[in-house]
Order: sequence, then structure tokens, then C-alpha cells
Amino acid sequence: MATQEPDDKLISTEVSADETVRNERPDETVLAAKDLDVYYGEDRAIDDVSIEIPENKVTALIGPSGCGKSTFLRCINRMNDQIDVCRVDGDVVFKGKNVYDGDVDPVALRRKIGMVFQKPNPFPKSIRENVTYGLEVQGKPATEGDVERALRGAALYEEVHDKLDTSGLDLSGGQQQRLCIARAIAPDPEVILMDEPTSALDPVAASKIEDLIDTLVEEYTVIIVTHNMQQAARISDKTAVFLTGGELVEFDDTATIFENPADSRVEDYITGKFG
Ligand SMILES: Nc1ncnc2c1ncn2[C@@H]1O[C@H](COP(=O)(O)OP(=O)(O)OP(=O)(O)O)[C@@H](O)[C@H]1O
Repeated sequence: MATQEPDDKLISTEVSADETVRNERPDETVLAAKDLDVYYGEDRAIDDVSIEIPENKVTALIGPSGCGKSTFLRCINRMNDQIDVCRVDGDVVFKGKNVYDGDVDPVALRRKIGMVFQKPNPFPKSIRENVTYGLEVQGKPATEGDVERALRGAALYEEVHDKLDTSGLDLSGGQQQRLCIARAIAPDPEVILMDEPTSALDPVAASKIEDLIDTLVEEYTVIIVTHNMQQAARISDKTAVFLTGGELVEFDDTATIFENPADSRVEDYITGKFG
């Protein structure tokens, strides 16, 4: 269920020093949706969305339950291909190439655009095998260095370096989620999609993931769906607000969205008048 924060005054858009540096960098588009419509059978879930996602920034997707945030996220790396009734019209251009072109291999695409889900979902395999999986399906043997690099990148190495051959399922929820992040970054992606990555975690584990996102974005572009508006305000540089019917109503700097949105529907949503 969606949890909404009722009072906009509670939403601080104070930025970290790292974010200030990031915000001073000009936006370079890494990924763009153009006139995107997504249908499940006859029902439209995304309505004519165009958006340009900047590189090495955190973009948050917010909006009420059922407005199409996860659908949009899944379109980016063609996870929607796995849903029979789902049909996509329009383009998703990643580094100049429409990911829906016939010659794009979705499996290769998903290594460049990795994904982390709401519920930590490590494979029932060792910590090491979880990390090496993405490289080995590419036919690339993974080295110890690759494993260490991915686990360090996910701020997990110190906690697991002496038990790499134990099951990933024996870790705590927060550690499992960082293992999933390590698995996503092992093949050296450019974009990491996160679908409510902290909503199944306790506040301490969630806070670690938020800190990690702040580090990840130095190297990767992060696009995160969150129901938690404080979280969007805390960690993102840009915020896209979707509203019912799959319409992208406003996309701007996070501070602008939370402090001075152009669209009154966004203001109503942020102040808890609906959603
Ligand atoms: N596999 C599916 N088959 C049919 N309809 C679907 C499917 N997945 C999503 N939908 C519909 O598409 C619309 C958008 O759903 P989606 O999950 O993308 O929204 P959301 O904003 O991520 O919602 P929430 O915040 O509750 O997770 C909803 O009406 C939903 O019922």
C-alpha cells in the first residue's frame, strides 16, 4: 500500500554536499522516452510520456498508487517484454538507440540497465555466485577482483568478505538488498533502475541504501520509484510526478517540484490532498 506524507512542510529538500556538486554539473541526457504509451490489453497505463533522464544523477519517479511508475521503469530495460498483455508504443532511446529496435538484445540491454526490486531477491546461491552471475551469463569469467569491486561498490564487502561462499539468503534484508545492488553493478551497467528499493527494509537498512545511492550516482545513473516523498526529496536531483492514468505531469529539479511546482495537481499531491 502507498504511504503518503500529509504535510508538505515536513518535506525537506536540503541537499547534501555531494548533491550540490552534482547539481552544478550540466545535465547530459543518457536516456529519453519519446511519446511513450504502454497498454495492458486495452488499458493504457502510460499516456504519451516524453522525458529526458540526465546522466549521473538520481531521478525519482513519484505519484499515487497505480499511476504507472513501475510500468514506466520496466519499459526502460524491457522488463515489460515478459508480460504477455503488455504493449509499448513510442521510443525509449538509450545512448542514441531505441531499445525497442528489433536488433536490440534485451538480455544485453539489462546488463547495461540493471534493476533492483522492492523485495530483496538474491538467488538461492552463494554470495559470490550472486555477484558473478551477471558476468558469467555473458560468458565472461568473473575474477576475485570483480567480486570485491561489486561488493565494495554496494557497501557490503566489509560485512561479507570472510563468508563469500555462504548463501546470499542467510544475509539480513538490508544486506540482501545490497547484494542485489552488487549483482546489478557487477556487469558494469550505466543505469540502475530501483523499484521502491527500501520499502521492505527497516529504517536503518533503508538509510544505508539511501547513502549508497548517493555514492552510486557518481558512477551510474539512478532512476528510483518511491512512495516516500521525503525519500525522493532527500536523495534525488530530479523528480518526475506521474498522476492517475499514466500521465507525466511535471518533471523538474527536485527542489522545484517540492517547493514550487508549476502544476497545481502536483502541489495537491505533495501536500496530501489526494493520492
Ligand atoms: N501485469 C499487469 N497486467 C495488467 N495490468 C497491469 C499489470 N501491471 C500493472 N498493471 C496496471 O497498470 C497500471 C499501472 O500500474 P503500475 O504498477 O505501473 O503503477 P504504480 O504507479 O507503480 O503503482 P504502485 O505505486 O501501486 O506500485 C495499474 O492500473 C495496474 O493495475
